[in-house]
Amino acid sequence: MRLSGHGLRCVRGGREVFAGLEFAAASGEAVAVTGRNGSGKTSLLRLIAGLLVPAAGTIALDGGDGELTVPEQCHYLGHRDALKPALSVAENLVFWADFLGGDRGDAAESLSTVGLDHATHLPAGFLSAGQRRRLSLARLLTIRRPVWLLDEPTNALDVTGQAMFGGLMREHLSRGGLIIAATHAPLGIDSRELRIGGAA
Ligand SMILES: Nc1ncnc2c1ncn2[C@@H]1O[C@H](COP(=O)(O)OP(=O)(O)OP(=O)(O)O)[C@@H](O)[C@H]1O
Repeated sequence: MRLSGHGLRCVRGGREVFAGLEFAAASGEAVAVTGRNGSGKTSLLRLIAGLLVPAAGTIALDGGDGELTVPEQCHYLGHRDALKPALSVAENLVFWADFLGGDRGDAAESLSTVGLDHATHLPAGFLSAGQRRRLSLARLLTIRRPVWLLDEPTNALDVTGQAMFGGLMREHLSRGGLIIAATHAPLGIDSRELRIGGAA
């Protein structure tokens, strides 16, 4: 499987953010998207996830599921955790599993893996920032999709959480998945750098 972008141009609010952007990532690879604030890291992830339309260029996933679109084969984890505060931790995960559909793993096991098994019945609104991030990560495990698009994934995670997440990313890559992560901090796994824009 190979995800690639060719000649990508991104325009937001009438202003060109980047143009002529090329990238590629194969199964088992992680790409760290770096660049100064506002260079377009989040925008690139949103283009791949189908949440923005490129002003020019193409995105392709070769060797994926031909019956699914590229976005349908991606998990997009934004830097804000998409959680419903009144729903419990477990209910939030079931909501996302139902919404995303597809190949579903064990939600309870995912919550245990991310260290939230003690909090499954707690409203998500009561979670700390790091716990909210852990709940978002559980989504990656509960619904299996080969491409993980991650925006500042380690934000708010403590040292133990970062190590746990590093292990999850390595496991995903060893199963043939691929990761594109926008980050200012080291990702904690071997990765290739894709720098957008000039020097910071
Ligand atoms: N909805 C929008 N309308 C207009 N401009 C936008 C919109 N969203 C983002 N932008 C602009 O697009 C540019 C790229 O934003 P983006 O969030 O992709 O950058 P980034 O590299 O992820 O930044 P950061 O490192 O600060 O997270 C910025 O100049 C931003 O102001």
